[in-house]
Amino acid sequence: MAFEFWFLVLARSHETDLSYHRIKLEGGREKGKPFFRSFTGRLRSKQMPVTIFHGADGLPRIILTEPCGSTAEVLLYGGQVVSWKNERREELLFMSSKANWKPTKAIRGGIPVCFPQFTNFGSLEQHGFARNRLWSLDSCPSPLPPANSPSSVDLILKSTEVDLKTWPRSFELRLRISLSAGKLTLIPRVRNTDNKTFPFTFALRNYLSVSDISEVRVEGLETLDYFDNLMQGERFTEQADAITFDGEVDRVYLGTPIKIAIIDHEKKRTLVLRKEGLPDAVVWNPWDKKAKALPDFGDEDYKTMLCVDSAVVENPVMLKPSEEWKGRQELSIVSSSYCSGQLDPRKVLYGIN
Ligand SMILES: O=P(O)(O)OC[C@H]1O[C@H](O)[C@H](O)[C@@H](O)[C@@H]1O
Repeated sequence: MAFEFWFLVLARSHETDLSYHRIKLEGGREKGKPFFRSFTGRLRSKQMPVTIFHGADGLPRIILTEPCGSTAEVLLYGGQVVSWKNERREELLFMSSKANWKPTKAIRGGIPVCFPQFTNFGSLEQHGFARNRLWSLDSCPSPLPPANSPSSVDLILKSTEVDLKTWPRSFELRLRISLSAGKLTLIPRVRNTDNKTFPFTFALRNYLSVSDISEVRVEGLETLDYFDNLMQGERFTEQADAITFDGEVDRVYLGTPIKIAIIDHEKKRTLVLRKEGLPDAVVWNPWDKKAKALPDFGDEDYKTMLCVDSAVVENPVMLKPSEEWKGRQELSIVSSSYCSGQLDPRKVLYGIN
C-alpha cells in the first residue's frame, strides 16, 4: 500500500516575509519490504540545506558532518540523536542491541528528549511524550541565527490536538543539534504559546557508550544531594569522592556544577558533559536484573552503557505566556583518561592548571 506524508516547514526567505516550503517524503510498503523505501529529500532553501535520508528502518533522519570527519545522526522521530561518531568512526553513544526502531515506542539509546515530564513525576507517560512524536525541521529558529551548515540542524515539536487532551498547554519545543570536532552541542528551547503559565520538567537523556561500566568513574557530583529513585525518591548526600558502579543506579543529582567528567579508563578517554540552564544530572544504569526486565534492552548491554543526563527536575521550569526557556549541553571527548597521567580531572572540571 502506498504511503506518503508531508512535512509543512515554515521557512524564512532572505528577502521576504515568511513563506511555506512543503517537502514530500514518499515511500511504499510492499510485502516483506521496509515500511519506507530508502529516500533522500532535500529542503531547498538558501538558508537551510538539510537532507533527509531514510535508512533500512524507514525512519527519516538527518546526517550531520564536519570537516574533521566526525558525524551525528538525528531522527525526526523523537528529535533524537541516535549516533555520534568521532573522526575514527568510533561510536560514542550507546544504542541497545534490542532497540525498537518502530514509532510509538521510545528508542533505547542515543539522546532521547524527555519533555514535558521527567520520569513518572507527574500524570503523563514516563519521560513525557516528546520522545515518541515525529518532529519537524525548524527553519525559523529565531532568535538563534539560522544554522546554515551541514554540521547543524534545527528541529521543532509543537503541541498537537491529541497532546492538548492529556497536557492542555500550547508550546513550541525546539532543539538545535550542532557538531564540531570532538564536540556535540544540543540547545533545547521551550516557548509558551499558551495564555497561561505552565510548569515542566526536562531532560536530555545521554546514553553514553563505555567500554566496561565497572571501570568507569563519574566526577563532579561528589558531595551533592541526590534523589534516589531506587529508594522511593528519598534524598541523600553523596559521600563518595567519585561515582563508580557495581549495581543498579537511578539518581537525580541536584544543583550540579556545570561540568561533569565521565572517565573511561579502559578506552583511555574522558567524556565531558558541560551544561547550562539544566541544573540537575540523572545517573542511570539498570544493571543485570532490570536490564533483563526491559524488553528493548539486551541482557548484557548494561555493561557498556551509562546514562548521565542534563536535566531540570527538582525545581520545574515555570514558563509564562510568550516566554522562552533555553538550556544547553555540550558533550566533548578528551582522548586519554587521567589514569594515563596526561589529564588531571580537576583540570577538566575546574580548569585548574
Ligand atoms: O524505560 P524508560 O522509560 O526509558 O526509563 C528508563 C529509566 O528512567 C529513569 O531513570 C527512571 O527513574 C527509571 O525508573 C526508568 O527505568
